[in-house]
Amino acid sequence: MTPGARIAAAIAVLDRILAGEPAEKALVNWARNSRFAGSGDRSAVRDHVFDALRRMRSASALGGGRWPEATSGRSLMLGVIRAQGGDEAALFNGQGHAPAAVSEDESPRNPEGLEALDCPDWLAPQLREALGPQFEVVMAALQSRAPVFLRVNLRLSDVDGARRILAAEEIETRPHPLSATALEVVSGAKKIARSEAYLNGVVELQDVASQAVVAALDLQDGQRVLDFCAGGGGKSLAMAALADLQIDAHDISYARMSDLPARAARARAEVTLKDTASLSGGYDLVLADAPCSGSGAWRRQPDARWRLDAAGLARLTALQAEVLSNASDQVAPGGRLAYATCSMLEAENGAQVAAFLAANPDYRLLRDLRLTPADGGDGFYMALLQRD
Ligand SMILES: C[S@@+](CC[C@H](N)C(=O)[O-])C[C@H]1O[C@@H](n2cnc3c(N)ncnc32)[C@H](O)[C@@H]1O
Repeated sequence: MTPGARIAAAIAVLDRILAGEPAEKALVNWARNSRFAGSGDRSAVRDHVFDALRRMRSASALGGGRWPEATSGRSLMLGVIRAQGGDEAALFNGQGHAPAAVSEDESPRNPEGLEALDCPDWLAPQLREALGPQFEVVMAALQSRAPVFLRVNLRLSDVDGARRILAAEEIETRPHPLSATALEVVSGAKKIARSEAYLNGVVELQDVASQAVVAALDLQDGQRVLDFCAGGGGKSLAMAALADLQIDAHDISYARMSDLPARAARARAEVTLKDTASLSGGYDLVLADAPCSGSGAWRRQPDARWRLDAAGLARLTALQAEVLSNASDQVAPGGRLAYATCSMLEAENGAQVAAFLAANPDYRLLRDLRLTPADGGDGFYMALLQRD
């Protein structure tokens, strides 16, 4: 596909997303119906679409539209090309499968204030409250692609050893100050999934903030640990690499854990899958990595920022309170409960923990951790609670 044809494809995908289709589904549907597209084309179209979703509001203005009511895939892509300083005349030239040439009524309008920061109006007060003086820096960081991070599996290598193995496969990395197990990928990210280091379990893909959260759990050899919202098991595996633990993984959706046994085998970790009925409590540590708005990870799931509304946030906070309460049923007397989200909103974080502590006087807060993309990785929150 020509560069212009890739832009036209991204415009078509964005139009479907604007019509309500989830981003991943719209991309998969496009790829299915575009057998002519090679892997380089699919990856380029995906990058265009995600670049546009990360700056939907500002890109719309720069493309001559106005989000949300007067916007289109075309105005979004035009705005992205303008924001990136691309050659719009070369890409929008109407030749072959490229989009039609730009008309006069598509002149750019300079975005201002919350529009320039790609912040939904209704969320601005909550984000300002949570981020304080970092509000603008963090919102600006969320407009760009997230760095790729690896977690070194300390059971199989040390950080220097892993770097050497990766470098031999032309994957250049550097350590990151947020976590002793993290490597930020400098180049060669597309080679990771087929690299020996990844296939042999020496490294896993995991954001640096998730790694910092697991390091802050103060894990001790011999502990019985329950990963209550295990999902794909990223945190279970990170915990298994840090201490000799007996780890049980649980999720309300058992099917979400289906990849975990193979991932654990690759990492030489032992993790036992549990369904809800087989949980019988008595854990030294229960981690509740709760479902959330994902506001700390909007760089990776950029359409979530635009889909979230007040009713959705209220549903999430009610679910989080339920998860926290159910997870606490599994904590042994004298044990610990860790609550985590990849959100930066206080309603999902500190307020949730404060309400739990008010209702459960046998718990006290040991420590909490608030990370934002200004720290390098995703935004993350973790509170570690001690039960009497
Ligand atoms: C943020 S994700 C977990 C990510 C995972 N810990 C990781 O590191 O890869 C939240 C998970 O919570 C699960 N979940 C949602 N409601 C739940 C509930 N009531 N009880 C337990 N798990 C729940 C979801 O299925 C989802 O997999």
